[in-house]
Amino acid sequence: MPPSNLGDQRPTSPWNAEQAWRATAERVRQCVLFFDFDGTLAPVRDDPTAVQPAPKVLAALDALAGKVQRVAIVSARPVDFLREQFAGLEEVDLYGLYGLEHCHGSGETVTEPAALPWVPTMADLVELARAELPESILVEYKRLSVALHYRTAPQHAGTVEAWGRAQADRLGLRVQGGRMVLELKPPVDQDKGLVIGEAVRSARCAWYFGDDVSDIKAFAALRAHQEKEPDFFGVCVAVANPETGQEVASAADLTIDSPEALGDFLTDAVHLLG
Ligand SMILES: O=P(O)(O)OC[C@H]1O[C@H](O[C@H]2O[C@H](CO)[C@@H](O)[C@H](O)[C@H]2O)[C@H](O)[C@@H](O)[C@@H]1O
Repeated sequence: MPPSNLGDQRPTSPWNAEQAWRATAERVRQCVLFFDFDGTLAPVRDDPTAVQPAPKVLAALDALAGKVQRVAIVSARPVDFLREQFAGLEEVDLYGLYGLEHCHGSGETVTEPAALPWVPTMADLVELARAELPESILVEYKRLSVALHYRTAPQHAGTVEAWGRAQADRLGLRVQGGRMVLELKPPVDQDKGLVIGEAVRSARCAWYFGDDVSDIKAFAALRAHQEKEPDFFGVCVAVANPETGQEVASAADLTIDSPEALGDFLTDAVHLLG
């Protein structure tokens, strides 16, 4: 199915996908392409350690990185995890843990200094979560954050929500909701919107592809930049899903059916960009 414009909430691009790629081609060396990872480039699985990019995604990103100014992954995963997923794509920049970590190309990982004092808190929190939450809740330790997954035990969503919010209040952490997951993060001002706001400064166009509620801030950052800089345009693309899909699609210019369809979409874009 071709991408359709479902935007009914935010100002939307007047273009269909092909028109947007053609406008991008005219300023291709000044364009940045941003991608969320889970649910966008990689299909969702019950086991977060078992995911991998959809077919055609890696080849398309590699080809696009040679054409545009920059390709970047903006994810809630740690940079080390992303490095494994994108090994071999040396031109791709990685922002992990909502921007608390980043690396450019194959350079070293830089961590936001304000987050580092929270490492011991997160290590303790993981132990507590494993001891106190039902066994069917998957507790993911990410050094600077902890994700509590209830995808395989949706009956415990309320328990996870209440436990997570109580721990956030007790420890002064922030809560981030997502697809069948509740995440506890340090109280540091960093999110996908702030990453994008900073990263688009030298660009004249940018695309952001995402599927989850945390990606809506990235869409908003593109729109805010477009308002400030009339010569800049942004394209917000949602990847459909049964959980957050409607909310994300309603904030986007275009919607793609799935990570697999995104692989095809990006492969076509390689040709449209010449
Ligand atoms: O910013 P993202 O790259 O989209 O990361 C968001 C969360 O993704 C992962 O969880 C999600 O994908 C899992 C694997 O498919 C799935 O099992 C889970 O239900 C989803 O919420 C990751 O494990 C989390 O740490 C990220 O916060």
